Amino acid sequence: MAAPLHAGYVAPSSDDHVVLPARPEPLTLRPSETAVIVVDMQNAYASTGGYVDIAGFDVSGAAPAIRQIGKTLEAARAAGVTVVYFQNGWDPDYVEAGGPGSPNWHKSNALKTMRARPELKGTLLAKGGWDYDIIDELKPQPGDILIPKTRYSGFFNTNVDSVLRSRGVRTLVFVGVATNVCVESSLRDAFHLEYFGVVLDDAVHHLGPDFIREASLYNVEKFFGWVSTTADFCGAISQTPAAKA
Ligand SMILES: C/C(=C/NC(N)=O)C(=O)O
Repeated sequence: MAAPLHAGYVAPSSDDHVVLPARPEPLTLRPSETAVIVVDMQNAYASTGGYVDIAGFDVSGAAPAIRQIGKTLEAARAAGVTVVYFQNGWDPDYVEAGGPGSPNWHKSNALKTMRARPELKGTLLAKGGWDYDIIDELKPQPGDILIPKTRYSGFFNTNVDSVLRSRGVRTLVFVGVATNVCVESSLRDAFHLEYFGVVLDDAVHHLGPDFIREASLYNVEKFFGWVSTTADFCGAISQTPAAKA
């Protein structure tokens, strides 16, 4: 069915597509129907001294991911691709985190760490604090969309689905932290909402042993979406008319 034409609305052209090399097979991308989803690139997840570092996870893999995300965003913006940032956390009183009646209260390593170390209370993932902030290297630019979230999936209790649908976005390119937690949770929910999800495997960082990175990417490739690389995404998207202009 053809897209309805309204005054001022320009239907996406059918010839602006590029082919993204990906596993298990190449994927067609249209810049006007694609968004890069930057997952939780906050000090909490990507900086020494942030929540996951304090909680005992290895954050050394975040630095190479940050460099690849920077390249991804530069290419995406040049091609007119929508950029969406997810930002994870809660109000400073942690009402949004949930109390003992919420599984989040029991499973969140940020909440558990603060219970074990009361001197940290009010610092981890609290809105308004350094830990919650997006890292300096990847600050959102004018035109980017910032979506706060309170649980692992960016599609739960947020307006991201409406924001994407209103723009006609069908394909989501995921970068950020953590491959096996918020990236995978969001991509799975997006799959069930009929989005085509791609993970750039060198622009994500996992939390936990290396096998969990493998497992998470295997899940995406086999069951929920596609896996590609920063170089392949940048190479493909730079072939679009907007990027060449
Ligand atoms: C463990 C964890 C992961 N977050 C994420 N951004 O993947 C958390 O938020 O506690």
